[in-house]
Amino acid sequence: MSSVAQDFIAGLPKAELHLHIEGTLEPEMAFALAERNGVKLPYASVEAMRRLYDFQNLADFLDLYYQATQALLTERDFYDLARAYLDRAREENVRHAEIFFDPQAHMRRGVPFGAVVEGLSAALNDAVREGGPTSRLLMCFLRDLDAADAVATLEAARPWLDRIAGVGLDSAEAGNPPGKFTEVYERARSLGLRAVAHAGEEGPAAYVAEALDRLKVERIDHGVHAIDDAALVQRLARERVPLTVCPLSNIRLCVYPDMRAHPIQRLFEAGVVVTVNSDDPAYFGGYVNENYRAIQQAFTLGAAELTQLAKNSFSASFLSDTEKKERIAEVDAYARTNGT
Ligand SMILES: Nc1ncnc2[nH]cnc12
Ligand SMILES: [Zn+2]
Repeated sequence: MSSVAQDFIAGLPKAELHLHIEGTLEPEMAFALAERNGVKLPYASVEAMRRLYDFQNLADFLDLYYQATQALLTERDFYDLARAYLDRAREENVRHAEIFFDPQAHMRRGVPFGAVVEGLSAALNDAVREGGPTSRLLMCFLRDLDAADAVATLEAARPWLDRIAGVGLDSAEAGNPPGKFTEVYERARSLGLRAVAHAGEEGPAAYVAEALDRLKVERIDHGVHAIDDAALVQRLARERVPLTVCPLSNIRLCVYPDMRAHPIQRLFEAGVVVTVNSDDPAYFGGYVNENYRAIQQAFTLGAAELTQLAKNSFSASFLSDTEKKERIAEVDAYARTNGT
């Protein structure tokens, strides 16, 4: 890739809207936290752990991802994890981040909800004081667990709802349709929470429509399989439903064989509000700028397209309309000065 495009991406102000904080746990930190907590991880070394990052599908990845969370036990662990991500995000000119966490993955190991959310939110607040990015927390329900478990998790979250902007749905998609969670989403929305859901990552286009119709989500996470249904693509474009696409994740989890086969460009050209994100960057070979670079290279994107993607990331965010306008103006100013 040209170094001009690389530099343009590096400096571009952007928001990241699809990022699992547990997916930012680098092996070095996993080992350091495990040692601090007296936990033994089932890997011989940092290198041995990294050598396992050769996934055939989502299930393969999730096994390792949940296993590595064993290192995370205390409020301080969650603070350190989020600080490390936010420092990295600031370096990549991420001005705003909407961050997923998986409370059930921690509560089932005996970690209290409060330890997770207090640690994460303290890190988010400190980052703002130190120059950004701004951020929001989105709590995910694990879709391979029962709907009743999701309801209990929402109840456990009640004392901390002032720290949580919304709910999401993640984990193993196949065989776990969005409709299974209709009631808990209704409850979450009635509590004033925003709603998003993973859909159409490994699951079919029909799950994307179901997430919109049954869960009333405002954004779709991934959504790439919408490309298999032309009428659905038209609907996403017409209703301006943003997709939080994660290109490197989709290649590393074998959703598409290579970046040229990825539908992001076709969705973008069809007028869908596409955004670029990193999902689980510690596992998928790159943080958000690496995702922009990978698609720039595959589709020879120019400054105009990259600028539009960055503007989409703010318009699709849960910032206020005034904040969105300000951040989008920042992107435009950057493009005017640096665009070729
Ligand atoms: N890409 C992904 N899909 C579903 N659940 C996840 N949890 C963490 N990353 C995920
Ligand atoms: Zn995800």
